[in-house]
Amino acid sequence: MTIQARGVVWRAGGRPIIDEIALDVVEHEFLGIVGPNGSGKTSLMALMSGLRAPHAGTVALAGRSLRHFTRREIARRIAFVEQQAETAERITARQAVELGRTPHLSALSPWQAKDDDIVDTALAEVGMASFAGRRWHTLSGGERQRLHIARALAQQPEILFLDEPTNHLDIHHQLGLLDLVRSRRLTVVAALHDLNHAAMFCDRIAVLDQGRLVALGAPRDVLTETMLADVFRVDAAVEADGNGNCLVRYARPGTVKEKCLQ
Ligand SMILES: Nc1ncnc2c1ncn2[C@@H]1O[C@H](COP(=O)(O)OP(=O)(O)OP(=O)(O)O)[C@@H](O)[C@H]1O
Repeated sequence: MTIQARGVVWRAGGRPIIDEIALDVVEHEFLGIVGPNGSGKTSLMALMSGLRAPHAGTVALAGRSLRHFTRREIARRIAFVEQQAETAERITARQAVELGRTPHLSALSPWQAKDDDIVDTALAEVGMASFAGRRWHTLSGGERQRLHIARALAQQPEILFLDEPTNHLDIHHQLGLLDLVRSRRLTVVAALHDLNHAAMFCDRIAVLDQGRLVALGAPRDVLTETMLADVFRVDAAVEADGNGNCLVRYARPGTVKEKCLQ
């Protein structure tokens, strides 16, 4: 399922936060959204997932404007794992994941054995099966984050939006999680801060700067030393990694200039 943003604008505090963005997300691609703090990554994902309505422009799902979808229709197709996702404290880990089934349930389609299977699979996929009975408030930040991902997987969306999904996770679980979502037949849009993870897992990367889309393309084409200097204000060397991809090596602030002065 494709998403198309056309001339999308969203304003707050008297200024455009998202400024005339046009972006097509291709079916089954893993699109990374990168950019400095405050560049508009979360805002853009909220607009593209229908959580927020644009002040100008349109977002369309498979060619049909999101304005014409009900909340439930959107929730059957799109899951969004927010940056600081909250869940009621009194529930168990399993109950948190069961919430992902909500858009698929109705009076005519009550909870069935297959819903249990879907929840079991999602818990196992994020390595949290043995935590199923644990109370939410007893879980660590990383365990909660993995359950938020499991809830989104249990929702069985066609498109998965992830806002800094590797927050709180150790490096094993960061790589495992990105690999897991990449391996599913899903369209994934993820805001990522780690540019090497973006290079490793994304088919394409969109770079935001002050609410504008300033670059879009394959990681090796987008992650250039010039872009890193101009947008992220860091000195870095970008090397080919031998698999047709690239690796960013950051310089300690000040070291490049000092070298030049020597
Ligand atoms: N409701 C609002 N009112 C005023 N300003 C807002 C509002 N929502 C977001 N902003 C501002 O819009 C800008 C973009 O915010 P957003 O959360 O989309 O950025 P981000 O790229 O996801 O940032 P980060 O990397 O820090 O998570 C920020 O400067 C933020 O302060």
